[in-house]
Amino acid sequence: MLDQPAAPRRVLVTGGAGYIGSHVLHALTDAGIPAVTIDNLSTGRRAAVPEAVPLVEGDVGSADLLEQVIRGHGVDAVMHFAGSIVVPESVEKPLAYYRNNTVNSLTLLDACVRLGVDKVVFSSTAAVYGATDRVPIDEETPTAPINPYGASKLMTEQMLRDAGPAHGLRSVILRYFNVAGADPAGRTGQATPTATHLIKVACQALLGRRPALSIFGTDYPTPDGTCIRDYIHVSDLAEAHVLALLHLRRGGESLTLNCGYGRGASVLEVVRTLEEVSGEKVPATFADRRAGDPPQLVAGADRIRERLGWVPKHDRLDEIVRSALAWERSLPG
Ligand SMILES: NC(=O)c1ccc[n+]([C@@H]2O[C@H](COP(=O)([O-])OP(=O)(O)OC[C@H]3O[C@@H](n4cnc5c(N)ncnc54)[C@H](O)[C@@H]3O)[C@@H](O)[C@H]2O)c1
Ligand SMILES: O=c1ccn([C@@H]2O[C@H](COP(=O)(O)OP(=O)(O)O[C@H]3O[C@H](CO)[C@H](O)[C@H](O)[C@H]3O)[C@@H](O)[C@H]2O)c(=O)[nH]1
Repeated sequence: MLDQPAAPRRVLVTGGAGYIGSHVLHALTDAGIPAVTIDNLSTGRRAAVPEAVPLVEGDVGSADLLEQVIRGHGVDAVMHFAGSIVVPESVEKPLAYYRNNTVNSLTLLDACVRLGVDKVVFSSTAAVYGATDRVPIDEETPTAPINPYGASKLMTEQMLRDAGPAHGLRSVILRYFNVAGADPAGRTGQATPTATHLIKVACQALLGRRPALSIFGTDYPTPDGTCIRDYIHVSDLAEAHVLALLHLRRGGESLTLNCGYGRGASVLEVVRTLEEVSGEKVPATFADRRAGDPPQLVAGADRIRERLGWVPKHDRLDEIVRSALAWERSLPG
């Protein structure tokens, strides 16, 4: 009998119908890496998933569903995006956040160990560092989350670190700073109309889809008085995920890596950049500080370049803002 060629191994992407997960599915597809996604469409959209990728509609907290998909699709690695992401909501409903972000991650990791999946790329967040005044924030900065969202993510990080030596589960934990922008080819973008992220809200205000942008706080200890953040283009972030997967598939060791450019922009710089790329004025008002906003969060971003060979391609603020605006324009008003 002739040998059948082995079926390619698939990566299971949880939350692939969401903002970041859908960009990663496109990056995987572009790189010829087969994937399958589980998404309950609570905030995601079916249309965001590339046609070539099977979408299994369901909950990542279901051990039965996970087993079915992992066995049925020949899954050898997981990228875990599914979760709840709104910081103030996590303060109001902490247990819902621990359930969706921590308990469901436990179910997923347990399924991986049981079914022999030994590689995980995990979506973590700069929120694990809390309100640190370190500039820049490297990966050795002590973690001290100040809200249940950050704590729920840090708990999953800890499970991964403990499961490594005990079960041979290798992981790349990616701590995202401020993710923004949209696929340069216009295939996907941030589509949640109620999203609270600065660049999204500023684009909506510019297009008249919100009355105005509120600039939260002008008396911070920064050069222009507004908060500074490290905005990373979602397509560069997606590429980092592909590299993390390849690192693990080559047998690479577990890593914890910041995802940012190591450079900050203030709220006013973002607004000015949007005005320059659009040639229009952003309707904006000055407002009080938003509770819990640290003045400055900039990534120490050397490690990801050294360990994964990641070279950002879209790191100009004007490109990030231009892609976000083009995507926003493409959405029905
Ligand atoms: N957007 C950011 O700025 C940012 C920053 C840091 C970290 N992250 C992390 O990145 C990941 C993706 O964030 P995003 O911005 O793409 O959010 P998103 O809400 O667009 O995507 C999350 C996806 O997961 C799905 N989902 C949620 N709970 C699920 C469940 N129980 N079962 C199955 N599917 C479920 C949603 O339907 C959605 O498609 C999250 O884990 C988030 O914590 C995001
Ligand atoms: O309408 C708005 C929205 C935001 N901002 C300001 O813009 C900056 C960025 O705010 P975002 O809401 O876009 O992002 P955050 O820095 O609050 O948080 C994001 O980045 C964090 C990591 O740095 C976490 O990952 C978190 O999940 C994610 O939402 C802040 O100074 C905020 O006060 C405004 O002035 N007006």
